Amino acid sequence: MAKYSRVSGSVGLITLQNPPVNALSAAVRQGIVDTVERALSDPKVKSVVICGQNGIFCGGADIKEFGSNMSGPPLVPMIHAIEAANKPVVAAIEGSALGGGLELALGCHYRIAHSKARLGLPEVTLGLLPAAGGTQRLPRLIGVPAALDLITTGRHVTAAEALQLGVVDQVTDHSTVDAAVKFAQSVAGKPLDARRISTYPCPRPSDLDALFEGVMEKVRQSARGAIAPVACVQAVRAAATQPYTQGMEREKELMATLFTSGQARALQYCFFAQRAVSRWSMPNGARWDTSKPRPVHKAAVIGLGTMGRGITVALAQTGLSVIAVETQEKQLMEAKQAVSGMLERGAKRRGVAPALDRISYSRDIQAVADVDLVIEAVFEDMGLKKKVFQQLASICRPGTFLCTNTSALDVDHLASQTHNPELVVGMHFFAPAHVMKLLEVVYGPRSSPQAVATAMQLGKKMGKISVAVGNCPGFVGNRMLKPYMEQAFFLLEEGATPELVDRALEEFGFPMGVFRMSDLSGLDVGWRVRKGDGLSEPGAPSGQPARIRQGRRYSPLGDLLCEQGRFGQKTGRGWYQYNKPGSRVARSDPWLHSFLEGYRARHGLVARRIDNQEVLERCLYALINEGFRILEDGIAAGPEDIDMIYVFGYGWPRHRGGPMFYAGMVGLGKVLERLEHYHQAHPDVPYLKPCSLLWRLVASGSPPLHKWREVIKKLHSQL
Ligand SMILES: CCCCCCCCCCCCCC(=O)CC(=O)SCCNC(=O)CCNC(=O)[C@H](O)C(C)(C)COP(=O)(O)OP(=O)(O)OC[C@H]1O[C@@H](n2cnc3c(N)ncnc32)[C@H](O)[C@@H]1OP(=O)(O)O
Ligand SMILES: NC(=O)C1=CN([C@@H]2O[C@H](COP(=O)(O)OP(=O)(O)OC[C@H]3O[C@@H](n4cnc5c(N)ncnc54)[C@H](O)[C@@H]3O)[C@@H](O)[C@H]2O)C=CC1
Repeated sequence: MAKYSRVSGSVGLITLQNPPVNALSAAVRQGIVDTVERALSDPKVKSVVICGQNGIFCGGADIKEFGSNMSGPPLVPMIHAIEAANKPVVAAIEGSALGGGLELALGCHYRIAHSKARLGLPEVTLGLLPAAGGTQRLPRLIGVPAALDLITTGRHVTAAEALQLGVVDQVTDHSTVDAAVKFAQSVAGKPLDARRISTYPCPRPSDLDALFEGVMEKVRQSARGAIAPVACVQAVRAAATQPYTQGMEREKELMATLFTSGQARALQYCFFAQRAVSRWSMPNGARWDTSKPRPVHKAAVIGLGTMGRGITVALAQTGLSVIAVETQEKQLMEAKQAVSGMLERGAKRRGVAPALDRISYSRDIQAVADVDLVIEAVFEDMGLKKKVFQQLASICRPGTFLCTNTSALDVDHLASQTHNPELVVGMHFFAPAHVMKLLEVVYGPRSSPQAVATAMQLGKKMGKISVAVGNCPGFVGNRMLKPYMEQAFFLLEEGATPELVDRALEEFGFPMGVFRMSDLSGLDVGWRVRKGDGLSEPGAPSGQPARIRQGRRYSPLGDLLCEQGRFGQKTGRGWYQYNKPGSRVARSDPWLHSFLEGYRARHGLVARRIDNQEVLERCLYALINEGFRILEDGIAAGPEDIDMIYVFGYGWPRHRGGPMFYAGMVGLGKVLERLEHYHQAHPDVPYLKPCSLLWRLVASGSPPLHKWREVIKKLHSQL
């Protein structure tokens, strides 16, 4: 809807009304068409102001409408009619002007923004391009390079930057609507020809071809297979090389391809899923909207290794006081330096003062006595962690939340070391903890809803996408990683190379294949876990065949590399070789290839040709199958939780929506059929056996993802 009123005698004021972000739904578009017509035909009205209610101009097209039959007046002619008006139209921009919202403002003759407003064309992040003239007007207004930057990245700019770029004409610290009305009165009756952006010639840089080639190359590299950024460049190129009307045709044509693409569906799904995961629930019925978090002002971090340092930085940057505890003197000194460096670099980037004085360091755990919440990040060793939790239980004041950053250990077992197990949850950050957006909040059977709500709220304050998950080995993310990595190892045994496997996964869209990633994080990490689980010993645990453990197929390849001291980047050798320890450039290693040949010969394995399709199907479907088991077990409340964990924590390409969404896109029937096929070929690999939820979903006609919860509920009620 749009409300119309006449203010100050001669200004028609149009207010967009569609909470919460005044998205351009069919009703809003109809409202704009009607009210603009009314203002233009009223002889008393000399100029017009368009604003949005509740302090936000407009969040763009209504994304929820995209999947449905789009009715109502189309945006492009609506914006043209505003631009062609014979009375000045001023956009009063508060809060956000994004996507179609900014395109609407670009159709106005003037734009006045509040100093706190943010503007942008984020369509590319939804798999689209700004198809209401954004790709044609913006370069005409601010030049090709700046428009390319905004349109291909989708980044939001501040009002100050928008003013500097020339997107807005004026910025105010006061009431934007008052300023716009005053401004509208001052320009009433003035000629408008020079204010219609579509009539501007597009500035043509002299090195146009080189510019577009360079941008296209950069965009293709960072897009990892996403098609929208490429289409954005093509549309801006049309603005730079063709008259406006033809440019608009090109914009429309490119949008038509994107609009119906699977990538757009995936990215729009991610937009809503990212928001949906904050509405968490637990199997016992506790929910986000009925559980009250407690405020956290002061927190402690125990253990200042890789993770503890990043967590300390993230907490301090959020404005909390932090007590950072590390027992080893040398580690403590190094940590102080590293934390200060990270804070200083972050503060410089954000143009603020570094939060150095929010942190106090100690070697004595007694220092945490009066904090609201503790995050333990000592070595992944259950014995040590138990001891730390016992100490915390006796040191901390009653009511302190005790959290662990363990990547896979039993949170409930740690809770049982304390007097108040209900105050214990996992807060599983991802490395580097001050950068990575994901936080798994792990609840045990005894965690209170308040503890979960507090951890979820703290995560949100830290800028994380926080996902609440149940307690099981590896929780959601690392649990699903196990079958994925296992398949990658088996593929090497059967004839693949790390290069072949990684290439297939990187072409799929992962920033790094499984072997490059494991070189980066360190092969010794998994080795320690496998040793702890009794799976790995030099020469295989006694009485076990080399490639069987606990009655199932096992690949000792990773263990064998570790026995050779090949821990990945840190030792300069792993699945690849590196110039020196710590170097990041992976090179193919002839030693590794002959090692694999020797290994196969020793075990009577005949190498066969393995193609990309097999790599993707075996690695990804095994991972997806475990995702279905996680849903079946109630560890994740819904597929969105799993998908956001993979998108934000594991580099799953966002334009493929996350593993569970991807399974739906491929077709659940096909995933089931391929898993069955591979399980028949490898009956000793239980991870390839399709799980009952997948069978059930296929039997129920492969319902769309938003209906899976109903099937899961039915499955649970029958157990
Ligand atoms: C054969 C086919 C031919 C095809 C031709 C097709 C031609 C079609 C032409 C159409 C041309 C249209 C071009 C166009 O206009 C494209 C767009 O505008 S796409 C939308 C671009 N806008 C955005 O991406 C902005 C998205 N929103 C945000 O970034 C933030 O929400 C915002 C900064 C505005 C506010 O942030 P915050 O205060 O943190 O609130 P939330 O993010 O939590 O949002 C609150 C609530 O609102 C929902 N929401 C937000 N934006 C939208 C939206 N644009 N549409 C619908 N809903 C929106 C959001 O989901 C939250 O609700 P939940 O219930 O929590 O999910
Ligand atoms: N490294 C990673 O990528 C991730 C690790 N994790 C988990 O985070 C935890 C920590 O891992 P990292 O930081 O990698 O380990 P790390 O080995 O880098 O650091 C552990 C630190 O804890 C200190 N420490 C040991 N006992 C202590 C005690 N009693 N009191 C205070 N400090 C003590 C050690 O001196 C060391 O500095 C582990 O549980 C790990 O599984 C979770 C997510 C990712």
